[in-house]
Parts: sequence; C-alpha cells; structure tokens
Amino acid sequence: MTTYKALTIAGSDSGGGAGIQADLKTFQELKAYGMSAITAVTAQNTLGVQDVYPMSVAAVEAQIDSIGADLGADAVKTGMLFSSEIIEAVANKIKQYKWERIVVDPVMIAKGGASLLQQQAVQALKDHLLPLAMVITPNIPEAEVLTDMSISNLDERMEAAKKLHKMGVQHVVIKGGHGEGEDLVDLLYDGQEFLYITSKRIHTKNTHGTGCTFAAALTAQLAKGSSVRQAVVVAKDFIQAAIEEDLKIGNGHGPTNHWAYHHRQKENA
Ligand SMILES: Nc1ncnc2c1ncn2[C@@H]1O[C@H](COP(=O)(O)OP(=O)(O)OP(=O)(O)O)[C@@H](O)[C@H]1O
Ligand SMILES: Cc1ncc(COP(=O)(O)O)c(N)n1
Repeated sequence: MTTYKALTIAGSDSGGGAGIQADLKTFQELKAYGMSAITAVTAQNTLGVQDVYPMSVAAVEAQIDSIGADLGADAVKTGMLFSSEIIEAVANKIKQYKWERIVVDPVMIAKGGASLLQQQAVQALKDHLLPLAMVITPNIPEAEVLTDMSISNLDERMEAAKKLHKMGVQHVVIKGGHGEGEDLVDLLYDGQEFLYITSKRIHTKNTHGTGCTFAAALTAQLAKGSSVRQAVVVAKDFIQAAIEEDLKIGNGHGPTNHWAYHHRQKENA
C-alpha cells in the first residue's frame, strides 16, 4: 500500500476548528498522512482570536527541513503565514525541496476580524508564493486584496481569476462563501476554462475554519494523485458535509464537523 503524504504550513488554532488542526483532521479523514510546520501559535476559540504568537523564521525553516530531509511530501498546503519574512522562507524551502503540488490558501483575516497576515506581507505573497502555486483558494475579500479590484458579481470574479492566473498561479478557486444569495458558487479557472461548483447555502453560524478545511481536502486529494478538477469536487463535498453536520460547540462561530464526510461515505457503502 502506498502512503500519500500531505504537509500543512500554517498557524495553530487552539480551538481546533481552523489552521493546522483543521488541516490535519481533514488529511486523516481523507487518508493522507498529515505533517505540519507551524508558522504561528494563536490563542483562539469560537469567539475569536485572543492572541497571536508568530514563530521565528528559523523555527519555521527547521520544521520544514525535518520533513524535507526525511519524509518528503506529495502535496503541500500553506495557510496563515503572518509575515513577509515567513512567506519568503517558505517559498525558498518549497523550491529547495522541489515540491510541486502546492495549494496556497491566502489566509488574511479571521472571521472575528483578527489579522492573520501583516498588511505589508501581501506583496511578498504575490512575488514569492503565487508563482509556485498549483492552486490558490482565496475567498472573495482575499481575491479583492490580491487583485486590487472590487468583486460584486460573477463577471468580476471571473476577471479576478484571470488576473490571479496571470500572476503565475496554475489554477484559481475563488470561493463563494462570502457571496450573497441562496446559491453558493465556487469558481475554478485553469487558464482556459471556468468550472462552477454550486451548492445551496447552509444557514448556520458554525462556519469557523471552512476555508482551511476546504483547502486541506483539496491538498489531500492532490497528494493522492487527483487532478485539480477532481480534487475541487471532493473538497466541496467534504466541506458541504462538514457544515451540514456541524457540531454545535462553543459560544461563537463553531467549527465544522471533520468526520461528517467519511461518516456519510461509510453509510452509503
Ligand atoms: N454557508 C455555507 N453553506 C455552504 N457552503 C459554504 C458556506 N460557507 C462556506 N461554504 C463553502 O465553504 C468553503 C469555504 O468558503 P468561504 O468563502 O467561506 O471561505 P473562507 O472565507 O476562506 O473560509 P473561512 O470563513 O474559513 O475564512 C467553500 O467551498 C464554500 O462554498
Ligand atoms: C490559525 C488560523 N488559520 C486560519 C484561520 C482562518 O479561518 P477562519 O476564517 O475560518 O476563522 C484561523 N482562524 N486561524
């Protein structure tokens, strides 16, 4: 049996709904071996982010080296990177280890408004990381910051996807969670065609970590050798199940249910 390995380079969420914790849970549920390099420790729960403790660049590099020198990775996801120094270091390590299946989730602001990326680091993201990305998964506000345009309809979202592709990203997924209306559309662009992945909006406040979980599911599928298109479809099913069967814990925006997808698969088998 081949073991497929997925690495997440991201921030730790003590509440377990987003960040490294969401990524590792998702990798496990999709049968990819999960590994992590922590860029920052957040004190966080369903009510918000209480504190952020960034790691040193040396600590981030050392974690990635430990993995690169021994285990290797079939796919890599980046999440909260916090500073331009960490972004540059991560980009250099990705190049050093010749990792190619890279999913960049350009995390900027947590649901409660806390900043998870310093403003001056946006340029570093564009210069160093986007050209290495096999897939980038911004939500609408993140796509607006990266493209410097405002997005209020699907045409503008398509234009933003084209702009991001021009920045060197191979595939762009602009997620629709922040859009309006009952129908929710995630848009995939591969440089030639657009694919619309639609679902009904679920009315719940328990959406903490949806972006992380979606990108982690995508990364697990890429680690196992899926095409980007197939991986996006599985990731969408994974997050849909995780939001539908939310856990109702905590007093704020609760986490999604990372075992719901696997549970459904078993029930349907
Ligand atoms: N209310 C919802 N109902 C159904 N699907 C949703 C809902 N909210 C988000 N999603 C799905 O979850 C995934 C993440 O989307 P979203 O746009 O919320 O990303 P995000 O803002 O990065 O997430 P986060 O809120 O974790 O930062 C997408 O696939 C989106 O379609
Ligand atoms: C460590 C970390 N990484 C990412 C997010 C974004 O997730 P969300 O927007 O769902 O809160 C987060 N809150 N914390």
